[in-house]
Amino acid sequence: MGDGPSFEEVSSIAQNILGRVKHRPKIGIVCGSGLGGLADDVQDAEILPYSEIPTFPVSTVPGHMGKLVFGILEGKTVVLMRGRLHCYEGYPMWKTTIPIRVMKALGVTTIFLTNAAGGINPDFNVGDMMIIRDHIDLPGLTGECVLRGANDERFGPRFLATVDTYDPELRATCKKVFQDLGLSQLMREGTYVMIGGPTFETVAESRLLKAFGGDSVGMSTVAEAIVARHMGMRVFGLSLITDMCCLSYDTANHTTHEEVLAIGQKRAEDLKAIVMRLLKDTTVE
Ligand SMILES: O=P(O)(O)O[C@H]1O[C@H](CO)[C@@H](O)[C@H]1O
Ligand code: HPA
Repeated sequence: MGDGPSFEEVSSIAQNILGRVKHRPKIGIVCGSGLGGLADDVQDAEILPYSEIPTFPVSTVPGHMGKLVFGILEGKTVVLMRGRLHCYEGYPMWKTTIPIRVMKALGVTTIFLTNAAGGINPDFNVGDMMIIRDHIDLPGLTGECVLRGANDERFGPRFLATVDTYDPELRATCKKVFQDLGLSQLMREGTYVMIGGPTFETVAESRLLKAFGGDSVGMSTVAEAIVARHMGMRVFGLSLITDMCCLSYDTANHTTHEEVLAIGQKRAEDLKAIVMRLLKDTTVE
């Protein structure tokens, strides 16, 4: 096989994990930059550092601890990725999504993807949370789609329809969660654009992404969502807006990763409340 992990490699990682943990999760959660605190509330936790799982890629970015956390959250058996992988760390795109393929092999059917993102939509504010309705796979549009390479039908089809990537029912449930928790003023919905990073956008690039119809921008999530859908999983995505992209040279400021992590910390409790309630209100087969 060319690009992409082999089915056998993914199965072998999953077998290794299944031999070491007792939990059998149906829901997977990927914690975005600075959003790993979700894992603190997991009960009866079993923790596997990525570095202790044979052939599993490791996280190298501050704010991404690099641990799989298995346990119970809101009565649901879950596995959390406390730390994701990004292609700017030097990984080929397919390698950043090995954990998603492994989750499926572990029995996960529904995945919640969270991320820290820049706001492109001028109506957004720092601290808002955007339910992802759609995405723009910028790397994919330029030939670097995560599904590039030989396709193994045991994972999924060669050609994948992506119009319904983000599950409408989960989005509707999440909107109700925002209302029920009195957080409607923070709720946004829109299109997430994936860039390769690690550079933040120039003013001209931000303008381009806005003209494309993007509402938020980040360096993750889209490849994970595509791979999850490739394997028939249900996908939900949520962006925490940690900074606003500069659309004017007059107001240009410098986004930093520290700022991104600080907003993640500040909004951690609200984000946690939303994800926990969404978990509670989500039924899984
Ligand atoms: O998408 P997550 O992992 O939340 O992280 C976001 O935050 C980092 C930049 O500060 C980038 O990695 C960007 O993608
Ligand atoms: N751009 C890209 N990725 C990001 C940003 C941003 O402004 N904020 C957090 N992740």
